[in-house]
Amino acid sequence: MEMDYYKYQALGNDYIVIDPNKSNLNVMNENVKLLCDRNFGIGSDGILYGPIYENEIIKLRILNPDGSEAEKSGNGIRIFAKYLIDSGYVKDRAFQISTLGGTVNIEVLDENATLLRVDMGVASFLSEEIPVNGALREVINEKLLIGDHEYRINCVTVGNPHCVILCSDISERLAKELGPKFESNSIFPNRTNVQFLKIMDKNNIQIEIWERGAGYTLASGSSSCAAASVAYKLGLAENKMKVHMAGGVIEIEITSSGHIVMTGSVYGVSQGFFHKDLLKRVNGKIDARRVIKEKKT
Ligand SMILES: N[C@@H](CCC[C@H](N)C(=O)O)C(=O)O
Repeated sequence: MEMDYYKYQALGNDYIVIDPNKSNLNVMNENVKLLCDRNFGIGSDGILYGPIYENEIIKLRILNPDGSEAEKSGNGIRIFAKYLIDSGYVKDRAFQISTLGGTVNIEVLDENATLLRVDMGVASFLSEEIPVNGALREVINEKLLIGDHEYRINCVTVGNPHCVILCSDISERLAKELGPKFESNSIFPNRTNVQFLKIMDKNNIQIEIWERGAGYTLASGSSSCAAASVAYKLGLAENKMKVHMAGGVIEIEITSSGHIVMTGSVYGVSQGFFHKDLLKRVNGKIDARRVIKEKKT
């Protein structure tokens, strides 16, 4: 039976999948905010909108809970890949998904598609590409003043923007206190995702995450790729490492050609229909099929 929505989580980073082939909900700003709200809506760290087919390419749109659109999401891509398999759109064990931040290659590693490997592409530290304001440069170990405290930032894009700060101690509190100040700093014209990074050893790093447009999250795939790329670039880690987060562990390998390969789990949570009261509250187009059903009863 076709549902209005599907919910999945990857290491506690949870997403609602809205399939435009099954629901004609308009994923406009206010609707996204309401659906992602943990008290007034379903609750999630974002919405995955797709599949959208263009010339047989499977496209995915990624919406943050504040209604903004993200170029890429590592956990979002693994979740959406599992949705494509669960729903019968994809039968192959290897396929591609296209996002605003580039096309990625996915490999399914187990029978139930709960373990997936994704080639997330190549990282860039170039200010123009991330983007970071100012002269063209690699933004590595650069000073940034926040309040009266000077921090050292390392910025990178893996399709979406990230700012990594090396710390000797990290905590949820630190991420919640400082994250928003980095996210919206005027040097980031598109805002940024923020990772507080602690090096455990050459093959293990730990991060606390503040996501652009989402806030504190238990895990993030693109943040894992960004933090691993910075740790590797600074010579603080080898090319294979585990990224430890509050919600669990993602494995990252940086290949000899610079590709970041991410391996991590993903699980289904629920699927269902929007209550008629929620449907009344979402602005814009709603699912005509549902309204007709409701009128009959
Ligand atoms: N949770 C995601 C990242 C989602 C997008 C991010 N908030 C942004 O705005 O770039 C991940 O797993 O990568």
